[in-house]
Amino acid sequence: MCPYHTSPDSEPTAGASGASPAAGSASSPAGWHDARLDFSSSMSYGDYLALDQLLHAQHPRSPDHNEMLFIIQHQTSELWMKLMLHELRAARQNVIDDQLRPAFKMLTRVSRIMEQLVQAWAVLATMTPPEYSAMRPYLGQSSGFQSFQYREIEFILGNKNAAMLKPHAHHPERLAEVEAALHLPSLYDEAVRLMARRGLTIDAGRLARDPALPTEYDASVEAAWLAVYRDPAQHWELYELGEKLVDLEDAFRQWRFRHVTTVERIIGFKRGTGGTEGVNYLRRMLDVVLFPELWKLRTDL
Ligand code: HEM
Ligand SMILES: N[C@@H](CC(=O)c1ccccc1NC=O)C(=O)O
Repeated sequence: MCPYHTSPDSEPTAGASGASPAAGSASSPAGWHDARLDFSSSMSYGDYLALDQLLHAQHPRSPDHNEMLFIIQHQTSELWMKLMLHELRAARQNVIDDQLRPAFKMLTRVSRIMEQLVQAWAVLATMTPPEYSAMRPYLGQSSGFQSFQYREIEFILGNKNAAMLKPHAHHPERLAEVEAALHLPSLYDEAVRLMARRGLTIDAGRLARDPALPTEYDASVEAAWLAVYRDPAQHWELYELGEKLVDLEDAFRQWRFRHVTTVERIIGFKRGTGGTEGVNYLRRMLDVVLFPELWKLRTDL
């Protein structure tokens, strides 16, 4: 039987084998005596987590000791991005369904993940320029620029750019997935539609815009958010939604900043393996504003 697709285990998990000593000994620590030890016929920790695949997916190409850090830093980031996308897609659906409470829970989780990824840069920053130079030639033309999960996160948050599909042209299934994300309304588009459904005035043009284009400032959206922020008690859920989105963009900006700073300390202003100018390209990305009206209203309130 496939260990990844078993039904819930109905066997008892503890206390099934009668009397046991209260305290541990040298060979069996306290609380350990009923531990299950034979996994020859049931799903183990490693089976459930597919650790055989996960822990055999690190394949350094250089003889350099530090490449393992580089690989694991990226793989763990991609795993967290997978969860972010899972949460962001569900949050968007909840906004569509007017279910804001579960959406808030999901958006909080996404912000916490992003904060964790911000902290994670400190691990990679232990890699010095000579250490990275030793392994960089082995990266070829691969680059984070080609991270399809990252691009989908940018797209679901509204930073749409059709040119960013090109790095995926060589992989038709992936291209189709990223392209679908480009054309779907963003989480923020759905938040704006929700405001309209709740009686706030949004210009028809904003509601009918092409979702494949990047979010642009819209005066009617700012006016709607201003109405919310001027009377939070009246619009408590939308007020909370606005702040959840600001939390998320705040964390995302910190991630971008830590990326560009870590890159500068490791490769300076060298051109990127992905073909961009490198740090100068990443600095330009610091100017991206995901939810423009939510920031502008702070000046105008
Ligand atoms: C030594 C460490 C790193 C260096 C030197 C580096 C360098 C760069 C450079 C130069 C670019 C611009 C594209 C290019 O021309 O290559 C880039 C883009 C990117 N990198 Fe990194 N990076 C590093 C680590 C990471 C890590 C740990 C992640 C996490 C997943 C990451 C994710 C990305 C993403 C998503 C982009 C695309 C950004 C965008 O288009 O806005 N990078 N990186
Ligand atoms: N763009 C980096 C290479 C790089 O960072 C990278 C290469 C392969 C897989 C992930 C990477 N990380 C993020 O850009 C460079 O120019 O050195």
